[in-house]
Amino acid sequence: MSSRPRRPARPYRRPKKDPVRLIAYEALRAVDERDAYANLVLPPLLREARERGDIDGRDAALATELVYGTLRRQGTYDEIVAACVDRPLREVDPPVLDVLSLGAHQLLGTRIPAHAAVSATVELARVVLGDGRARFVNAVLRRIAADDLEGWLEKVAPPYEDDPEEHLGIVHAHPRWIVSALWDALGGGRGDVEALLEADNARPEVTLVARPGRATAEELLTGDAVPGRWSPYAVRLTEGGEPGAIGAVREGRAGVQDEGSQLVALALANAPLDGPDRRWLDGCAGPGGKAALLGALAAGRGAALLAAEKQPHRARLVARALRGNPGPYQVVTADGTRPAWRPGSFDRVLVDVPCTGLGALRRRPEARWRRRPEDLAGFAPLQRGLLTEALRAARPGGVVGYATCSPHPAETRAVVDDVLKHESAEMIDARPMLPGVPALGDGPDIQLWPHLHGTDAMYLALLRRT
Ligand SMILES: C[S@@+](CC[C@H](N)C(=O)[O-])C[C@H]1O[C@@H](n2cnc3c(N)ncnc32)[C@H](O)[C@@H]1O
Repeated sequence: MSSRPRRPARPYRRPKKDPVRLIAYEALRAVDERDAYANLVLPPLLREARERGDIDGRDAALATELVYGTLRRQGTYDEIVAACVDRPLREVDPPVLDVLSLGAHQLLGTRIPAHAAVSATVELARVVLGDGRARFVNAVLRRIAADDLEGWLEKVAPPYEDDPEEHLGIVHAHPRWIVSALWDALGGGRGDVEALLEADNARPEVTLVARPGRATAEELLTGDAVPGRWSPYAVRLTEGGEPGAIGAVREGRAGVQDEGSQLVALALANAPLDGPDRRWLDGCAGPGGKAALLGALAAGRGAALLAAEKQPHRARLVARALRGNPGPYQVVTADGTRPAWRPGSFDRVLVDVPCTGLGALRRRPEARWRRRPEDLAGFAPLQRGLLTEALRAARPGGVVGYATCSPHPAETRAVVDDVLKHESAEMIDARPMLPGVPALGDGPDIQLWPHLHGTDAMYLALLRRT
């Protein structure tokens, strides 16, 4: 038997450390392993790397895109990776899966050339997983690189005609139950829900609020900033920008706030009222974005705001947001379901209740994969309790705003309808409170949408105490 000549061993080469991929990997691990939030773990990693001189602003933008893009499309990349490995995904180590998803995103979701995406990911794998597992990563990525995203979606998603929700879920990277819930809430046909799902996958603009009486939208209109679409106080930073570099933001005269949240505060403030208009309550105020706008609006008409928040650390954020408010206000740590205030003592009340956040999926890339349908039932008693007490806090004729950053009917209309069965109050048409804002729904409550309004999918019902 002739022996085959042995290949000369290649000299060992140390893997190259690429700070952008390492940061992205570290953030993905934290999200996966510790249930961290990408928007909280990533900024300090980027800041430290910049301070060390490892990365510049462009690198930071790339690392952010890699983390957000990978997390947003996690479910879709899982399907594609599963088609390229010969064992069930649950048998692949989570750190290996994170590297594979990061590679899949570079190959299928960015303009990074395929050879660069594969080699950068394999180098990362050599650093964080070792050479043996890097060879596995290399083999899987080469299979993924054999087709583009469209080609893969044809292979891994069922045809729309066979299973519309599953198809849309895989193509637009949303869990099936969320596709179903959003479609129910939105109504309409395939084009409507696809526009919404696509908007959920787009990077949201940074929007500022100029707090009335403290700053003007005009003074924030510098550089790439443009006026908001609907709120007179909103300014959009079209290129993202760094809000912290803006003086008015640092001084608390302006803040970062989605235009949808501004509209909720504005609609409550615009609701007509007979009688006094002196005492306003925000019953779920943390971290204080709406409270700061309400406080400024209240000050403009000589009213005072009480901002209540159950979590002490979040109450401190409310106090910070309200510092410098031009009119009287008070911040209290209090449970809105066991109120410390006298019933019937407020003219306007907002309860922006804890919810699943299905209307803010643009901002929290991992949220859609973490939420479970059971979460709805978990929030339900608290939402009903907070709305009930908000109504009791309002005087007869007073107005209560019930808001969620979720369009899910179980958290919106169902809560309002249930509470109205035992409280003396009636819904009032909220749509005229936002003149000029189109497509608010059939009323009397209003629903904003990312694809129609460019805002989070905020819901608001206005109720008058009878
Ligand atoms: C959706 S957030 C409110 C966001 C806020 N309106 C803003 O614009 O910044 C809901 C808040 O309600 C608080 N919360 C939860 N249960 C509460 C309770 N029983 N009483 C008062 N606040 C509560 C949460 O801690 C959270 O800060």
